[in-house]
Amino acid sequence: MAAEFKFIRVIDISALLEKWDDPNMDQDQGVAQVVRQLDQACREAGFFYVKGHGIPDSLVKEIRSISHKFFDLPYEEKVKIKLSAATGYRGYQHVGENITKGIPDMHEAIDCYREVKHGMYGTLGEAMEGPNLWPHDPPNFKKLMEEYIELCTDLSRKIMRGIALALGGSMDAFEGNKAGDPFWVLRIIGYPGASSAHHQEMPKNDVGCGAHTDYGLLTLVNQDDDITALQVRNSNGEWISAAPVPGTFVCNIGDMLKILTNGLYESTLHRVIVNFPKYRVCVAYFYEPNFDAAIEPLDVCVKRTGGTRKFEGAVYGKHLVSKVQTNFVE
Ligand SMILES: N=C(N)NCCCC[C@H](N)C(=O)O
Ligand SMILES: O=C(O)CCC(=O)C(=O)O
Ligand SMILES: [Fe+2]
Repeated sequence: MAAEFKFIRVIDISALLEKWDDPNMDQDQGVAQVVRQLDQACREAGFFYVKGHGIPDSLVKEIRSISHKFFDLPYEEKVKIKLSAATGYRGYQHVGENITKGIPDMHEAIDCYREVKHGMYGTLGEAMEGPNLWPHDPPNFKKLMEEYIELCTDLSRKIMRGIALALGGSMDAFEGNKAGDPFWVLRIIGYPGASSAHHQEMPKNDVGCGAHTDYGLLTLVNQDDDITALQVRNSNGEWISAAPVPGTFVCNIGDMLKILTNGLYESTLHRVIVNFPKYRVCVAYFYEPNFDAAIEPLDVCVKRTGGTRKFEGAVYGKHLVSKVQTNFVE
C-alpha cells in the first residue's frame, strides 16, 4: 500500500541520463543520488515528476496542441478512425466508450500500440494485431506522434535503468526478454470540460477516468499545464493531486513492476476528475514489458521482502488483452 504521502516529489534525472550507458554508472555520485530519490518515490507513492528529462519542451507542447486540434474536429471526422476489436483496439473512442469498473469514463481518446504483425505472438497476440489508425487531419499528426513515441521509449528505458539500480540488482534487469522490446502504448486523451454542452446525449458524471492502476512498467504523463485533474490515492484513502508542473512529466508505476519488485514498489490507484469548464488534453505514454514477457518477482526483490514470493507470475500480453477486452462497451 502506498504510504501516507501528501505530495509528489520532483526528481531531476539529468545525472542519470548523462551516464545511463556507462558500465560504472552506479559509482557516480550524481547517478546515486537520482537512484536514491527514485527508490524513495517508488516506495512511498509510486508516483513522481521527472525534470531534466531531455525531451524538448517545444515538442512536448506541440504534442498537446495538435491533440487539441484533433479533438476539436467534428465527430464524423474523428470516427473515421474508430477503434474496435477488429482494429486490434487501435484508434478513436468517443466519450463514454471506455469503461472503468463499470462506469463510463468522460473522455475521448486515440489508442496506439507497438505494431503487431500477423501471427507474431500466436493466438495470444491476435487481439492486438493491426496497424495504428492515424487521422489525416491535422496533417503531420502521425509523424509528430511517432517522433514523440521514440523519445519517450528512450527516456523510459533510461529511467528503468535507474529503477533497476534502486532495486539493487543488475542495471539491465528490465532489458532482454523482460522489456528489451517494450510493448509501448500511447493514449491521446481528451476530457471535455465539466459544463460542456456538446455531449448532451451522454450519461453525465465527473469521472474523466475512474480509479485504476496502469498495466505495465512505467507511465509518462504529458498533461495540459493549466488544469489540475489527476489524483493519486495514498494509504489513508486521500486523493492527492498531481498538479501540472511545467517542464516535467508525471511518472508512475504499473502492475508489472509491482510483480517484478515483489510488492516493494506498488502500482498506485489514480483517477481523473472533471470539475473545470475547460477542455483538457493528456497524452499518456506507457512503457511496458515485451508482449510475450513472463513476469515474476526478481530474486533480489524476493530477498529484500522476506524471502517469500507474493505474486503469481504473469504474461504481460495476457494481462493487457484481458484489460482491453473489458474496457469497451459493445
Ligand atoms: N493502458 C492503460 N494503462 N490505460 C489506462 C486506462 C485506464 C482505464 C481503463 N478503462 C481501465 O479500467 O483500466
Ligand atoms: O489524464 C491523466 O492525467 C491520466 C490518464 C491515465 O491515468 C491513464 O490514461 O492511464
Ligand atoms: Fe492511468
